Amino acid sequence: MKYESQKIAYAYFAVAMALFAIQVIGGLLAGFIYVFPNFLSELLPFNIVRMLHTNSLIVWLILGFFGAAYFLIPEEAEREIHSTKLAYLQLIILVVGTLGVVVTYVFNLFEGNWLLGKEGREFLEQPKWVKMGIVVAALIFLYNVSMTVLKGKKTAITNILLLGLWGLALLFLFAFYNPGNLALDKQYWWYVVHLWVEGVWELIMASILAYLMLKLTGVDREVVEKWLYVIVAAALFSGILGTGHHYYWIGTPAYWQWIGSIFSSLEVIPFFAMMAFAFVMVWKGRRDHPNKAALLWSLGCATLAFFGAGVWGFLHTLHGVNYYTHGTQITAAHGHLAFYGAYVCLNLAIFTYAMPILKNRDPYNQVLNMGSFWLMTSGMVFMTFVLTFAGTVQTHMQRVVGDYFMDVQDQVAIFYWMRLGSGVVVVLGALLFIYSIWVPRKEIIEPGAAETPAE
Ligand code: HEM
Ligand code: HEM
Ligand SMILES: [Fe+2]
Repeated sequence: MKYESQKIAYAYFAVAMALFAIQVIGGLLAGFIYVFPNFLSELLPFNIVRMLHTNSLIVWLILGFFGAAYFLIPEEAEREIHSTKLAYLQLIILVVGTLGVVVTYVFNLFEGNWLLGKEGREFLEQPKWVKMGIVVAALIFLYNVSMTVLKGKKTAITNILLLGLWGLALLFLFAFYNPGNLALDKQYWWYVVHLWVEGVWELIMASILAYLMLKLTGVDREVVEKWLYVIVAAALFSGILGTGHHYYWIGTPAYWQWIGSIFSSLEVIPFFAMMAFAFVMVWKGRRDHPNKAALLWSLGCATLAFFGAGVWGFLHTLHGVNYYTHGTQITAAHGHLAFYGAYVCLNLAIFTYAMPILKNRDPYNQVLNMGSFWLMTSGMVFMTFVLTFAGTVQTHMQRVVGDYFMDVQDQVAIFYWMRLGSGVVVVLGALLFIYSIWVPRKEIIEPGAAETPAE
């Protein structure tokens, strides 16, 4: 660790990993309720479990981004973070908000209260006071990192990372705007979620991947930067109007069917470019970095994001196709692989890279860490296939033949069982990951220790 203030990342990563565990266990519970619908129905109903699962996902991913920024900005800007105290204050606000959310959801408190009660929009259910806390925390963060970068060296990586993080915070402001008209409500709702994952988060992803590639492969910064600009331009060009793929059936004008279909198809390009970038860097790079696990997660991230977001996104993005598949298990299949590939793997890559440095050890437990990649990834890929099959059957029976929703659900029950099975594998992989990061190897294997002379 070159700069003392990089240590801030440690606390962010720790909270993020705790929430990651809660998120996947929440998913498993939701998957269990799918096959035993009455399980916990009084104590912890499905809608609450689902909310905890998706909200904790978003929160831990963002905490990971914040941590990553605190970790890499000092190195890039070549100076300490402007204020360590503010960084910890920001984390405390976010943790209090998160606990507030959990307590409010689980005990269903303050129903209907403007300030304290939960709000009903998917992913944006947080009570208003929590949303305000998020904005305060975001302002503290932006102030802190922007000051650091302004006073220090400016690189393409930090510029793009900051652009992404500023965009993330500004777009969140739309969470406060909830017009009574349902079509308008939905229109603005997508500004937060879609323009995040298919817009500004891609900038965050590209810059963190670029940083990892720089460190792990030792290629020239100029080469990395050229790729970065192309990726960012492609992401914004396609992603902003690509939002149109959510405007097909919500009451917006019909021209969105064309705009959405065309621009969201182009969204495959930045994800393809990120995958090509990662592999070309590894191929060109000459450095043999000891942290092989971080490289595995980085390459896995770029590849799985291309399949989850790019291929599985394109699968149902043309309006003629989406007319049939909208809101089926096809959507869930895509949602899982896209989030996992792009943003879960990205976070796990930077944790894997940074944690040994933050803990001042060699990249320990690498084999376990790589094992967790294969375990989690195979679970997730299997889940994606299973949900895609379920969604195909569902689309045909429900949308083409016209059978009733619940009758169709009975027909696809076998897939929900298989989803549960793959969920168990994902959770085991996640726990193995956390173990490999936190628990040091029992024996320190010194280089050359294997060749201890046999007497
Ligand atoms: C890191 C891994 C995971 C990620 C990124 C993730 C992400 C998501 C997302 C984005 C949604 C909302 C999907 C949509 O609206 O289409 C969701 C819902 C859900 N997830 Fe996960 N999830 C993960 C792990 C799991 C696991 C291990 C299970 C266990 C079976 C699971 C089961 C579910 C269920 C049952 C739902 C609700 C689906 C519905 O409402 O029909 N997830 N998850
Ligand atoms: C990493 C990037 C991405 C993530 C994390 C992501 C995630 C998601 C999630 C969670 C949903 C379900 C939202 C809901 O209904 O509540 C969704 C819907 C959708 N996504 Fe993505 N997505 C990504 C990129 C893409 C791309 C690149 C495309 C197109 C090529 C795409 C096409 C779609 C479409 C068409 C829907 C609507 C499905 C429906 O009508 O039910 N996505 N996405
Ligand atoms: Fe989208």
